Amino acid sequence: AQPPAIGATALPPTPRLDTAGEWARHGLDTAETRFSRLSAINSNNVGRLGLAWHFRFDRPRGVEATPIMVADTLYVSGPWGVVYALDARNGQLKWQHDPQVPAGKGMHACCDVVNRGVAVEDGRVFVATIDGRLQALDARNGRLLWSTRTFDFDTPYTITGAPRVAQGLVVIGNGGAEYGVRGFVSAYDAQTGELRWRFYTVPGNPADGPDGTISDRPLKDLARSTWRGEWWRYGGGGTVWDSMTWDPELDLLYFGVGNGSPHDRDIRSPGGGDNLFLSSIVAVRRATGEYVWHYQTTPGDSWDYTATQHMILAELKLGNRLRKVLMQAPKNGFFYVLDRATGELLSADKYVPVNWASHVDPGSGRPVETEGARYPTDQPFLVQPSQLGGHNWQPMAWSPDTGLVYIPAQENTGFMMKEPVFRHEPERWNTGVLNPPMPPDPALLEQARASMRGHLLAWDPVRRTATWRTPHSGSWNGGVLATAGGLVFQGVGGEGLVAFDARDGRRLWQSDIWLDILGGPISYTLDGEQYIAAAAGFGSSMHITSSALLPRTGAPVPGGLFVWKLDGKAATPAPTHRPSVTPPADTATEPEIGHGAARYARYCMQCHGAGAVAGGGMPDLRQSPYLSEAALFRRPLLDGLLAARGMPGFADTLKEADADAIRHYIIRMAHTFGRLPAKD
Ligand SMILES: O=C(O)c1cc(C(=O)O)c2c(n1)C(=O)C(=O)c1cc(C(=O)O)[nH]c1-2
Ligand SMILES: [Ca+2]
Repeated sequence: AQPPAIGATALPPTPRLDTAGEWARHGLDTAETRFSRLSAINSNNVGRLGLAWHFRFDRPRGVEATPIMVADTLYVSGPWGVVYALDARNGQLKWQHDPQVPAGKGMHACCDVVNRGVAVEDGRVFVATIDGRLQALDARNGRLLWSTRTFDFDTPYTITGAPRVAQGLVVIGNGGAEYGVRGFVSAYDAQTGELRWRFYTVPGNPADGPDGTISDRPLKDLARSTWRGEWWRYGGGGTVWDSMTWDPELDLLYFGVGNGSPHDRDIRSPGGGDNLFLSSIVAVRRATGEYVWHYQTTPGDSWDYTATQHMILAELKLGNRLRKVLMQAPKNGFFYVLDRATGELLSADKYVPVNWASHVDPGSGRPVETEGARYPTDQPFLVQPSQLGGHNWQPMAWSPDTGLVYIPAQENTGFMMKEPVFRHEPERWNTGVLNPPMPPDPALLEQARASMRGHLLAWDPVRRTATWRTPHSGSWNGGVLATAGGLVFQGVGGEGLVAFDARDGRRLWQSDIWLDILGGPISYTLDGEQYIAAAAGFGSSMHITSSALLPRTGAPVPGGLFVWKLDGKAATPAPTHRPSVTPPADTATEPEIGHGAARYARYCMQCHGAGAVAGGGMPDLRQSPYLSEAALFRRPLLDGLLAARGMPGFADTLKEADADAIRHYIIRMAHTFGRLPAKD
């Protein structure tokens, strides 16, 4: 049974906006600009910036949070949605809250058990856990005020995104489109945790009738005719797993909708169709969730092209008119400027190399696809951007001072090929697409590494072109902070935190903390002193799926929160090194390796890394003690020996022969990648 839609709620006090010195909301302000007006740290003195203090989380795994700073306290979430409240002057722990997520739930997380941050309003801290609970904590002591389940624990939904508070409502989506779920976004009463409205992003089985939610009408009137076949069997996808913004004046809430499930539209919706509201930006009335407009960036998505990326609201002078716009650089490689009152497309331009579409037609607002882009044959299509996107979840920033949007851009190419036989396995990786595993030849690996590039892009949304690009050594880098001090801060893979000149992209300063920084850095002032803060740690999708391609990964060390100030003198942590590898002898036949590779991709890769190279948050199986003997290896994989630690047993679907083949594949990978020189 679906929850009923409930009408508007009474309105508590007006929202708190960008209060001087604080970083009170996920994107700083409701427009999510991530532009700090603080300028005590600026392009003249940034060279004096030094580490003030750092705080370590309890456990390793991916860290993606943007911290929140209110009054004198920093609120930051680590892996598994553990919340830490720290004294913003010195990092002393005030309290911590562990939602106690059963470790086995990690199996449903496509991209690690990350959490992108908390929301804080009116003395409450809101956090969403990977197993689907939305919780309110007392900001003074971390006491649990209420906790609401947003989906059934056993379903392959997860939550990685930060909730947003908008005038008495807490809004949250979820992830899981790689596992076969049906996306939705919900709004809860901030005081009581009661559900106010729920909006499904894709239609359900028409035979079931209306869901009783606020999205019934738009799904019936707009969306259903854009789907074919029996899509509901596969979930459909359309998860709202990250970005939301709110315009308090129009009182519209915007959310970004994710990719289709499975990825290949031919399976999901045979015969085609746009498949609304996949890969769309949707505007609804905040109070009721009532549909207002949508713009679909990738009709009938077949490439994991989410439109869940960061959205920024701004006023731009276009022609002779001042327009209220919404800007997004989604995975598909086009930078969009929309009129945020109406959803009208104002411009769409390639911000990275794109080959799936030649351009977006300004008349129809639709992309013009290139031949073969939907990988119709049994040959792989080399798609640009890859499934990781021209830009992923790492937040961008908009500086009204320079008129530029600073984007953590990625240039990359992905293989896409139909799975020869698609068999839907509920709760498992269900994309219908083979992304051939990394070439096992180290020379080809070097080539792949070289073809994946990342850069900091300063995009002019009025002139519709790049003003500058500063290349990085790897493709997977962190979110961006822009400041009135003429600075842009970004975590750069393998290098720590780096400051750039906002006008020309010149590198001005760097602090290596031997951890990657992926979430958005923030800035705040306390007792007259300006600070820069960023959460850091190894993990996240790229560290798992392409760890062998990264400039650096470490041993599984916990991440933490790092804070800098002018003349900060704290010592930086010591480096960690890629583990050395001494695998058993490689005696398997090629068919065994092939079988093991296929099973590994479906059951193991999402945690232990592509090519069995772990990304730093999780045990590296190439040096697992269980690898030494076949019988030993079956214990955790089939019998669930390590279930309490989060390693589920798969005896229900895997046979002994599967386990043995997986073991052989890992041994092969250990010999292939084991001696790969680490760049450390
Ligand atoms: O379709 C989904 O439901 C979904 C969820 C998530 C997530 O919740 O982290 C990611 C993705 N997709 C995805 O496509 C993606 O590239 C991605 C990267 C990351 C990350 O945290 O590094 N999460 C996700
Ligand atoms: Ca996805």
